[in-house]
Amino acid sequence: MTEKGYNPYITAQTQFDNVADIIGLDQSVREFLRQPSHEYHFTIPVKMDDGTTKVFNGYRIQHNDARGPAKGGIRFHPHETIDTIRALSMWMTWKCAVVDIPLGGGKGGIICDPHNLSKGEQERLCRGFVRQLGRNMGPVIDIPAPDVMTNGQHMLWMMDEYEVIFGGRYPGVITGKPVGMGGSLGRTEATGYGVIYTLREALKTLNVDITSTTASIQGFGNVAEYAARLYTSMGGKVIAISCWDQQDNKAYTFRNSNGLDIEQMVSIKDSFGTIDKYKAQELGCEILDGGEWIAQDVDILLPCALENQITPETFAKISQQVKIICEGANGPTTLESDELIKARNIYLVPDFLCNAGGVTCSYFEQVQCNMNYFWTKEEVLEKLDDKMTAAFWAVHKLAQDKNLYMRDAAYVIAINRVAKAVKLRGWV
Ligand SMILES: NC(=O)C1=CN([C@@H]2O[C@H](COP(=O)(O)OP(=O)(O)OC[C@H]3O[C@@H](n4cnc5c(N)ncnc54)[C@H](O)[C@@H]3O)[C@@H](O)[C@H]2O)C=CC1
Ligand SMILES: O=C(O)CCC(=O)C(=O)O
Repeated sequence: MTEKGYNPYITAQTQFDNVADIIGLDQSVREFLRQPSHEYHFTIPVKMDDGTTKVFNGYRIQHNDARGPAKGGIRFHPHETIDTIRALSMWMTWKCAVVDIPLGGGKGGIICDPHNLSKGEQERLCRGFVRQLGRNMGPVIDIPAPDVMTNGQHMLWMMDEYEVIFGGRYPGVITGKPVGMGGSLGRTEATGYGVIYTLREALKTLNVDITSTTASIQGFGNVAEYAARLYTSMGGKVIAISCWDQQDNKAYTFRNSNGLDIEQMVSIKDSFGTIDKYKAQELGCEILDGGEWIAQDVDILLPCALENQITPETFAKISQQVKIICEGANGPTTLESDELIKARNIYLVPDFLCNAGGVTCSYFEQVQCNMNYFWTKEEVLEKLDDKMTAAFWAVHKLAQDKNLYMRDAAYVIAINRVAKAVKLRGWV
């Protein structure tokens, strides 16, 4: 999914190169870490309901597994590209490292639009993905999870296919499974809640009371929904939310300057995170162009949809009131826009720190599956908050001490940890 020529892989590599320069990373380690270690590209033939067979393209990219098995989601998206998945796999390595969990980075995708696939076709697609990748994934190799347009049901079909092929029960092969089927309580909430744990701490550093703040959000899928829920439960007010409307093939922004009722908005969205515009109108929302979410007079922007959304062009619309950007999505900011954020002195909580709650809870899911003993939701969320808060303060402190941009500070911590693992293993 590239926007107007922005290539996320070039973004990810440039971000890495800049920090490799800052920390004086060895040339060999640099060369090793600036690209994925394994890339799988395969075709998945699927019997469609109408009797025809359609062939889909699937990818799984493992960037690095020096600190533990590769870990990261699988996307279903019609415009997914191999370079986006490469970038996402790199960001997963840094994400697991910055929150200090013993996992590496990977990411996968199938080029498809699940809006146009029946349940049966989706199941056969999931099973086909595992049939192609099976020997190169697994609890000690590479563990997928849900991401854009994939969910717990998809994960369960994948786990089941893996278990059929390898003959046994392997709940650690995949995370984000439904609760009761090896899933962890709190995984659904984890990414969005993690975003707000880091926002809560960022507001502390600025001495701003969350109850006095307003926010605008891009996206209303898994990440955005739970971010909005926790933020409003802490007293913040969400003024605007934007989402993609598949029928109209465009995005809309839904605004209520007095604050949107998040539970009501959740009740009128579908499983893909699309808000019903007719019902939203009945609820008194103004309906604006999709790009308007970024132009609102709010204190906080929460990009929680896709990459490449904060470009120099859209940055120009950001209100002077904005104090914080928390990147719920992966890679929402282009390289040029990072310079603009720095110049405007907006506090940035960078993606691979901000949205690390999901993978952290996935790690907890694996730990619970290994024990075959499952924690209460309170226990999971408490551990999640501890991990996210500790990671946030480590990055914030380094940024302060070394006068670094928050994204660079997060990279310094993550790259140093991964480089150490690579060297200790004697790989480079
Ligand atoms: N689900 C997870 O646990 C994690 C997800 N992420 C990242 O967070 C982002 C969102 O992921 P999910 O919430 O899981 O996906 P999702 O598929 O549940 O929701 C995506 C949302 O983005 C909206 N959207 C798509 N294109 C848009 C556009 N042009 N303008 C406005 N809205 C648009 C969709 O309508 C939907 O509401 C992605 O970048 C993903 O990689 C990061 C960490 C973990
Ligand atoms: O839960 C996971 O393993 C991965 C989540 C993910 O894909 C991400 O953080 O971008």
